[in-house]
Amino acid sequence: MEQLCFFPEAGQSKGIPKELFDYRAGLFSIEESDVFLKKFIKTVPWQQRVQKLYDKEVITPRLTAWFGELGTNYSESGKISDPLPWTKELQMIRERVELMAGIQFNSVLLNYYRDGSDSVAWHSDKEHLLGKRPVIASVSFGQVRSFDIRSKADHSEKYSIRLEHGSYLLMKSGLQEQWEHRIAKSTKPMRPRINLTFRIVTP
Ligand SMILES: O=C(O)CCC(=O)C(=O)O
Ligand SMILES: [Fe+2]
Repeated sequence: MEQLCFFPEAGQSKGIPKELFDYRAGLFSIEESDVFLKKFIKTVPWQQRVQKLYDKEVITPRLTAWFGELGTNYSESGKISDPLPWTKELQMIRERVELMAGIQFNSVLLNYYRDGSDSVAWHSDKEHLLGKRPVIASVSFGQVRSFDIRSKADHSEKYSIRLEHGSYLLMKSGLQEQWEHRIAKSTKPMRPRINLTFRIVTP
């Protein structure tokens, strides 16, 4: 397996194409992030979805929940689910994210990685409901995990960003078009992590 090379201070691979994203540590303070992490773990109606992989049905190795405006339905492998209504905390996070991004989002997918065996496999978020060149804003709370990206054209072109507690990552449209991303499993002990991806879904 090839090695990912890090700049230890910044937590980002050397040479990573900066035009694909905007990363900001500490969009939320440690205190705020601790509160959100605990609250979401306890109160979100988490679901473990079944995904179709080729002709097999597999259980998603993480928990998810979908919130948003009515009509912003979430589709995963062709299955559509209705959104849950925005909560006070999600509205507050959304406002800060929108100020940072200068864009308004109408829905958010929450992912809950319970430990190192939870993950998301290589993919790009390019469903037709998201439009052709989707911009997605991602917020992370809890365990720092590596967000890996690889070029669709050349899988050996691969970089990594460490997504810290309270951080913000704007994935620009090129990131979905020409790159895939994942959160790999880890054999090291990992505490819980919650990630929110704010999206614009065309109802
Ligand atoms: O957990 C993450 O940082 C990424 C989640 C993701 O890629 C997604 O929800 O599409
Ligand atoms: Fe994604």
